Amino acid sequence: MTGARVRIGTRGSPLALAQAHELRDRLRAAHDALRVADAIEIRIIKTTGDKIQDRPLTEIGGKGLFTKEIEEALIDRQIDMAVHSMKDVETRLPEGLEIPTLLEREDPRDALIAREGSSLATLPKGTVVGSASLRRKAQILLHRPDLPVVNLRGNVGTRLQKLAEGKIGATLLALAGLRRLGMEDKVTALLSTDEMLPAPGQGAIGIEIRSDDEEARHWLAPLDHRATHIAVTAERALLATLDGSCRTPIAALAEISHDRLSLRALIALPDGSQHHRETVEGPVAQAAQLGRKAGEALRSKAGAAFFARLQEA
Ligand SMILES: NCc1[nH]cc(CCC(=O)O)c1CC(=O)O
Repeated sequence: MTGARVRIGTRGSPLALAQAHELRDRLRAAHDALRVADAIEIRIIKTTGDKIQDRPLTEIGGKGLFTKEIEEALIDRQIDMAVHSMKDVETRLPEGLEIPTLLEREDPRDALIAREGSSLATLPKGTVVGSASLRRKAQILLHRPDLPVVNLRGNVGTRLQKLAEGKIGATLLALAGLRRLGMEDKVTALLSTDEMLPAPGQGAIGIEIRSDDEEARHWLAPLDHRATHIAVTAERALLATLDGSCRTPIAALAEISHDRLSLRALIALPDGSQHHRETVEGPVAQAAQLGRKAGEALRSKAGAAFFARLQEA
């Protein structure tokens, strides 16, 4: 094939760019035709989420804000592939788009970065923890109800800067993002998935294309990582069942061994005053059903009163 061209659309944050570069490198490794100069172009697209930095996501409309403009560029055929952190992708994609390929997941755990203390348990009493994630906030408070958790948004660099300036005493970030940025050395401690269950899709990169774009599908086919795809399918089915917006603290992690899938999930109130857990297990071929099953189990465990309190929170 001559004159092959792939335009990759991405946000401009350092993490988004690192992810786009990872996709570019994997495409080149898989296809000779994409190794020639200029075959792959990376286009930076500014999203509403990038423009509004000073308000919590929950107020301005949720995670779709980080993907909307990129998806529009895809639909308008200005780009051929969009690279996303799967945890930022809404469960329902716009008509005509799909995510056929997930790259192999990075370690999905959250990392603690702290000025003092070596674990969540040993953070000095009263340490101000900066996090905008209701999922993290709720789980921090489950273990350390004494800690003030303040809203802190912004990309990884901004958060580390607030920590260095002493505006906060600790923060939590996905290890996956820190690794991709070459900043793993900042990590104070890794939190076990028992103490901090990750967000659905955390650590996984998904590639979105137009459903009718057979060429893009062809380029991406060898890059799909089966276990990651199956695990994230289960986690997102759970999220969809619970109608997960970023207003609901929902955590989920699917793990696969010998073609069996085990999905752990948690919902909580943002203040940590209530939480419910569920684990389901079954064949990998039933990933989506298992996700829905866990979601329905959590819904009935929590009961209407929980969801009513969530509305008020
Ligand atoms: N919401 C922002 C976001 N989206 C994806 C990641 C990390 C990388 C990943 O989960 O793949 C982050 C930052 C963070 O939570 O630390």
